[in-house]
Amino acid sequence: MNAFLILEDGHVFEGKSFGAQKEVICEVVFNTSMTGYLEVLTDPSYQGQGVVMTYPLIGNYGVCLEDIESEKPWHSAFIVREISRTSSNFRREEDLEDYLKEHDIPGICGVDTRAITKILREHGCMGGMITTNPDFNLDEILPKLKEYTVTDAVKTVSRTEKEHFNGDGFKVALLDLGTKNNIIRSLEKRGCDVTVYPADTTAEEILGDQPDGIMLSNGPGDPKECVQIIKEIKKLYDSEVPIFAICLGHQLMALATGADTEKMRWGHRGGNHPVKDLKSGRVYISSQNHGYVIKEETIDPDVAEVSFINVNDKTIEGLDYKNKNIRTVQFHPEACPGPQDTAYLFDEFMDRMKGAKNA
Ligand SMILES: NC(=O)CC[C@H](N)C(=O)O
Repeated sequence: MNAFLILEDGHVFEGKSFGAQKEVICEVVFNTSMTGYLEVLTDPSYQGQGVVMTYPLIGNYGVCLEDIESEKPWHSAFIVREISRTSSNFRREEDLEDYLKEHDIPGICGVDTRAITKILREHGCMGGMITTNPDFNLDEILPKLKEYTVTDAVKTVSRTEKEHFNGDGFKVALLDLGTKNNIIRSLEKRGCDVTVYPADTTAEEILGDQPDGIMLSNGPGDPKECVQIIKEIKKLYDSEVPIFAICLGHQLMALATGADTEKMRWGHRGGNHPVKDLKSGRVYISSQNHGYVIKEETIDPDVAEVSFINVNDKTIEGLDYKNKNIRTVQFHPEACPGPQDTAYLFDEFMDRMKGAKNA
């Protein structure tokens, strides 16, 4: 069956429908990862978004459920050049198309994803619609696409119950803003005893459990939507507990301490973003997925200093907080998908917790 991708600027792409057959409105973004489509699909930070994969063949190694980064895929739609009709891998459990059907996610294939990506790079990310109805009326649809924004993002993806993962090492509190499993795995691998808290947990409850360290996870949506969470994070900042924050967590810590964020034109989504550690001068290749960024001029130099920048566009990729045991990064040291160059930041977090305990 034919399907259409309609962009808010009036571009229409015709392709074939796969996965669920339903009409959705979403924010259309692109991802340049060459592998790891399942990790991309199950990263909760994509909630409300339709993702264009620039890599031309998707689904060729099927669905390996060991690789999922949360309980289910969160995309509104999946947009690919070619969906592999057969899949082969020794860990494969099913075909990607069936997996998307089970989770009611519509896909469109047979569209020129490079052309779409070029449009998004020119115009910035846009509202879009996927539909199988050929009788669409652009005059009615385009205003709806223009006003689309992702809302209630963190609330939609966060756990509603506390979850505990036993370990005999440091006691880590992880605030689930839409966490990827590999943040939990990375802590477990280092022996940590991890408690994952729903996003609406108060700082008092978290601090009352006396963690050795706190992690703020990645997550979807506009960071400024998280008004109450930001207030709780300010209280965590005021405590002396070591903190490590990733992506949305990094943005929320900045907002909690007086800095501001803004929407990027097309964001960073992929597995090959170079970031530079400003202290050592060393460049790491990082995994990224974000559409917002901290505005450099709003950072109070008495509060935080920039630790990493993106080599491509010089945007802020990390902050170290002054007189605090707090490091935050915009990129994804937990990878999945993507390079693991910056996994050492988890080891560094262990060292910071150790230092705080011995102090
Ligand atoms: N991966 C994330 O945590 C993304 C953070 C935020 N939703 C953004 O798009 O910038």
